[in-house]
Amino acid sequence: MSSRFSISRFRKSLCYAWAGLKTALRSEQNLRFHLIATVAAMILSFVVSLSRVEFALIIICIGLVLVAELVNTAIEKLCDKIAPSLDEQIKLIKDLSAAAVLLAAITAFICGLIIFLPRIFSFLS
Ligand SMILES: Nc1ncnc2c1ncn2[C@@H]1O[C@H](COP(=O)(O)OP(=O)(O)OP(=O)(O)O)[C@@H](O)[C@H]1O
Repeated sequence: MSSRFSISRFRKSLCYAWAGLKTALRSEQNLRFHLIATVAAMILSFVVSLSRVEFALIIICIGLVLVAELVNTAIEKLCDKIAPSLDEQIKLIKDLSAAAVLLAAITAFICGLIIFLPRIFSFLS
């Protein structure tokens, strides 16, 4: 494969990634939940007027959770393909992958509390 940059190859890669995102959104309930939480966080960010740095941190947290969820979905699909029946190793892999999502979500939740709570209090007072 050529190492030179090609616009058409880059465009194809974007199309594949977009198709993956659409498929995941259609089939993964957790991802849809995270997307709704993303929209809510965006709206709240504008309502309480976050600073640029605070807003950037919220975007990083959202990205962290969505990326973790997508990688978890990919790992689950791969596991189901290579080992459709019950298997101890597959259980461990899936549990680890789910733990990564949980950790990302807890991190984002704590950051959200640290950033939003003082803003919400001063907005309400
Ligand atoms: N082939 C398997 N062998 C052993 N344990 C499994 C296997 N598949 C799933 N499990 C166990 O069931 C849990 C849930 O797996 P599953 O693939 O249903 O994920 P999920 O989080 O419910 O995903 P989704 O709701 O997106 O399908 C895993 O974390 C694992 O503990």
